[in-house]
Amino acid sequence: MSGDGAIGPITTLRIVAAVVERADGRHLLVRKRGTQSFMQVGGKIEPGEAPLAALLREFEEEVGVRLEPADIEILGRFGAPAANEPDHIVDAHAYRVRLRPGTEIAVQAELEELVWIDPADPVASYPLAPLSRDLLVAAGH
Ligand SMILES: Nc1nc2c([nH]c(=O)n2[C@H]2C[C@H](O)[C@@H](COP(=O)(O)OP(=O)(O)OP(=O)(O)O)O2)c(=O)[nH]1
Repeated sequence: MSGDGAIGPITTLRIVAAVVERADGRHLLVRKRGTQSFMQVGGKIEPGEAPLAALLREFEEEVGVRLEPADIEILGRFGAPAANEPDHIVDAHAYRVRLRPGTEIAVQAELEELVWIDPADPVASYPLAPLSRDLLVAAGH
């Protein structure tokens, strides 16, 4: 069902998404290998996995940082069209992550690019995943 305006079956992806804030107030967006949109660090929650455990796992897999509970705050659940997969929506558990000063980000293989955006600046220059637009607003920017 595509190209005729009909809506096919929609699949929901359960994901975690991190609104990552550096000590100077800049926010981290990443672009995964082979994809176009910038988005939050995160990814799919595995079957039987708790959302917080998924956040810790994805964070370490993507940027090489082990988070402490004190660095993390729950933002809530957000729904949005999935950025990279047509006919999918995301059901995202979103968290604010405040990086301690001096935290080194080590970009891992699945990421192609990362940017530190100034949340006061319009982010129109980057193609943003729909969820990221909502999260930037929800995070107060
Ligand atoms: N990580 C992340 N994924 C997002 C965001 N917004 C959004 O639509 N998505 C979508 C993109 C993908 O369709 C899906 C995440 O899947 P993924 O493939 O990146 O997750 P993963 O790291 O678990 O990868 P894999 O095991 O499937 O290879 O959620 C976001 O802000 N962050």
